[in-house]
Amino acid sequence: MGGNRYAHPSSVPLTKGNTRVEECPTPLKETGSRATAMRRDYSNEYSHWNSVKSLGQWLQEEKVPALFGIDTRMLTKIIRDEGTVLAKIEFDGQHIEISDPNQKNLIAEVSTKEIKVFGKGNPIKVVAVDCGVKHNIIRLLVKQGAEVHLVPWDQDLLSLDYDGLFISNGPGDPSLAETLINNVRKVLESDRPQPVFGICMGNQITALAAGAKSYKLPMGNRGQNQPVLNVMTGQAFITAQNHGYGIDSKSLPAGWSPLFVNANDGTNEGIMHNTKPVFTAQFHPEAKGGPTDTEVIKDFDGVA
Ligand SMILES: NC(=O)CC[C@H](N)C(=O)O
Repeated sequence: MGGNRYAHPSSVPLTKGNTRVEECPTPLKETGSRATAMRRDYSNEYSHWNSVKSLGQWLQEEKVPALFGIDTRMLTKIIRDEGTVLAKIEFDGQHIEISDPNQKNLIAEVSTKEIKVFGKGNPIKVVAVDCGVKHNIIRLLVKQGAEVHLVPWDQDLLSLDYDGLFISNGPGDPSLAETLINNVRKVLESDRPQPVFGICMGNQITALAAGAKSYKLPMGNRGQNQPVLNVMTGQAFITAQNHGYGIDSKSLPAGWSPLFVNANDGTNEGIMHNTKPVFTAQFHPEAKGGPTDTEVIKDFDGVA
């Protein structure tokens, strides 16, 4: 799965018609999750100039079962009406148990085991908690002048020196990462002056640490055209998203406010502390649809 936690293959195989294998919602090998690829049609002939192998070859190498000839529109309708559903593919005579990845603390499975430093020598020291971080976030932080210390998910944070604390995106149910929630709560209660910023899982962990509640969304928000409003300024953004859990804005305790809201379904898209430099985004500002739409990471490095 190369360097990207979300299983982006290092050499991206492309099939006919420009379809490429894109990020998977959970790291496949590292979590042992049984990811599956499903397509309406599949072409054995691939011809893109950049292709190195077929999609089928890559899936076989990665031990990902795949089906094609499926009416994916019918599946979409089921998911749209029922919400997220578990599914399994069985071959004749080979029974497998269905397993729910949301029962496991997946963050513990994908997080770095030791501290890693990126952008050594850069002037701003950012401690980034690795819940399954997308490498583009590290790249952007480094580009903004940060020396990024990527730490394991259960690292004690109070004992670390930093100019800013970042909590990354990551797979699974945020409420299962209790050690991290408690460590972030200690930071919030310590009145340390350094800014705290979180993306996606980082929003959820920060909100849970503040005392808010998370819940499973009936339909996750995924894709690259989710409209979001900044509650403070009224500014609208088109954002990239990939999450199945949400924070209940109404459960935010005194001293906290929603910062962003989804203009489609009204769900929470980020929070802020009313007086301290703590703010988060549920969407992915590092994966913006346009060049400068959501450069929230700059704001974080600006205050750090
Ligand atoms: N991209 C993320 O960080 C996702 C957060 C969380 N796993 C969710 O599904 O809501």
